[in-house]
Amino acid sequence: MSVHPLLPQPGRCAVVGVLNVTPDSFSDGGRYLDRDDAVRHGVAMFRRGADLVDVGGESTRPGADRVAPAVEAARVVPVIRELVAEGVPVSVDTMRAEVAEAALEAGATVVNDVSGGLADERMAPLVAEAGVPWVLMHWRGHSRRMNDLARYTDVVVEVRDELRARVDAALAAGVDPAALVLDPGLGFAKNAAHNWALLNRLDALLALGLPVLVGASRKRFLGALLADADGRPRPPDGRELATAVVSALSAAAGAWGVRVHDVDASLDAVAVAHAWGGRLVAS
Ligand SMILES: Nc1nc2ncc(COP(=O)(O)O)nc2c(=O)[nH]1
Repeated sequence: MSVHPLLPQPGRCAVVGVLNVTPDSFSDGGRYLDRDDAVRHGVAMFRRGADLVDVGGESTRPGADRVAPAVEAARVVPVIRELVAEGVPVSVDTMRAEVAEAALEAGATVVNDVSGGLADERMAPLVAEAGVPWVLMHWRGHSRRMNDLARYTDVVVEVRDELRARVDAALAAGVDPAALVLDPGLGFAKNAAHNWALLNRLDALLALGLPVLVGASRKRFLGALLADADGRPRPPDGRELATAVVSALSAAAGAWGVRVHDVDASLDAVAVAHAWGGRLVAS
């Protein structure tokens, strides 16, 4: 599988650091709304080894209100511009072509689209024209933005087939197949059983022949797995170890990358997975 030259190719599972410049993201909302705080955190993640920093300006958590495109752009563009000036490779987490375009102009080199191109028909031609990598994440029902669970008969087969359809649409728009990365969209209108089935069958997505990105970091299904004796879910800041274990298992399964908040833990986890698999990660 050839990987786009603008995609990090660290010789191991890539670690993508999450930088949500939002007031309401589910686990870090508001911590990096201030531009200087956001830039400081993005630079720190890169210096600690993150291969890419994913900058988002609109929360995708269930029930979150949409923000106006101008607000989303105003949040991410200045942060992206300063991160790029510091030498940090950046992806923009947006469903909007106009925000992606502004982010690319500011120096972002990857578009991360949680709607897989469904939210904005201008995204595919923009990405094709710009010649940049495009993460196609699966989110059936993105338009409703609610987390009302989608109905699946076989979530693995259906997510694989729906992602394949997104790939076909991207190629039809002239996007370079080497630019595409797939993502199962864990937790996006999917329940815990759906998420675990998709992780268990990552091979089915990898069989499409494209890099796969896994975004499990701190998500609700990990909290449910680690609930206490009274059934209270583990809070987000207590999900880092489970996240790192998912990173190790994703790396072992052949994922191209993992999208995480705590890059240190996942860098260690990925190094262990590669050593275990006989591929020591160059320190
Ligand atoms: N490609 C990709 N992008 C994403 N963006 C946001 C969130 C929501 O989580 P956050 O609020 O912690 O960013 N999850 C994903 C994901 O799983 N994959």
